Amino acid sequence: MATNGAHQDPPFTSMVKSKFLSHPEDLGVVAVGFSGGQRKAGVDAAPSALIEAGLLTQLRDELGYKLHGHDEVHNYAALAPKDDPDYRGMKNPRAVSAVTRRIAEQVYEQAREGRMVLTLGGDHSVAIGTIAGSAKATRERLGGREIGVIWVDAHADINTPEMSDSGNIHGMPLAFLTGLAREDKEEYFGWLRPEHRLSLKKLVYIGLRDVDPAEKRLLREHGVRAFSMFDVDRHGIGRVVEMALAHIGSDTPVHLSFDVDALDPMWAPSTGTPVRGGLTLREGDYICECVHETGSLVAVDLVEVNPSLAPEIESGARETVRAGCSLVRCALGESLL
Ligand SMILES: NC(=[NH2+])NCCC[C@H](N)C(=O)O
Ligand SMILES: [Mn+2]
Ligand SMILES: [Mn+2]
Repeated sequence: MATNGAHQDPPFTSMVKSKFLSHPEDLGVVAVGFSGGQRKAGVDAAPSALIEAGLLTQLRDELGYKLHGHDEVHNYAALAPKDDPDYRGMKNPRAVSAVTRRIAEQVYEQAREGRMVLTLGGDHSVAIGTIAGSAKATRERLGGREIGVIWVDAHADINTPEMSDSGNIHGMPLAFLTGLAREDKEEYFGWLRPEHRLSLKKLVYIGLRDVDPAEKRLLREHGVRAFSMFDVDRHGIGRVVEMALAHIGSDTPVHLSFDVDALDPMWAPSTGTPVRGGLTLREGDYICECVHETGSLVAVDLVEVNPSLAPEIESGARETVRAGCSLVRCALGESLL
């Protein structure tokens, strides 16, 4: 019992031993107020909404994390170029490239300390930065070791610029990260180097149900492991997560990139590209719990919460934000007794 009025840090409650972090109770937070990877305003307000809903307080006071870098929601306005014409069909290419480059540095700075890193997006283009940063830090800290990525999403987000119908870069992050899309010019993702990259063999999807025809071809061609909603229905979420984790292997540091649109719009209506027939909130939480339970987790992204969408649904934004908070708490160890 505390004998004076001094603040006592709550105990770090995760009972899972982290395999790859030297300071698993330290949490680097990168709050990204950025929406340039797609065309609907509002997704940049997600970090503030999640924080106002109490997410970081819960992580600190209930789960016992020591937070770092959480004082600021970054808006990256200073990085936006005055002139940003389409390039290879991409919308806002210079802005997204400059911002994700900065995010990569921010994630890297946290990750190289051996901390868990939580990124609150923002649209899914931010994952170009988060995965680049954690891939680089992991290679440096752990003798060249590669990360695995679990990408939970309704979409595959692996369009090359030339394949994309929309030109929205939030549909392309995995093409750039895996090297399927290449570009030499620094200002158009040419800053991505081998140390930032992800191997297609170390990528696994859960929740897919709206994959563009050219993306399907590409996934098939490269034998990318993917569990669609069809697989969730056929095998159940328990077996799907087991197979996804088996594909990554127990000796690989894991980066979890969770697009809230993987959830059914019933639980997460406030998102830019909702698709019916998605995961229940409980299935989403379960994925996060299982990933935490591996002890392999090194970084988590939560993206595509857009509090200004679906206002026609009673408390839609509040429910989406709540769902997002729940997913993050589960990934960071809440639900295990
Ligand atoms: N992160 C997302 N919500 N991505 C949606 C991508 C939709 C579509 N495949 C596109 O390329 O535009
Ligand atoms: Mn999506
Ligand atoms: Mn996505």
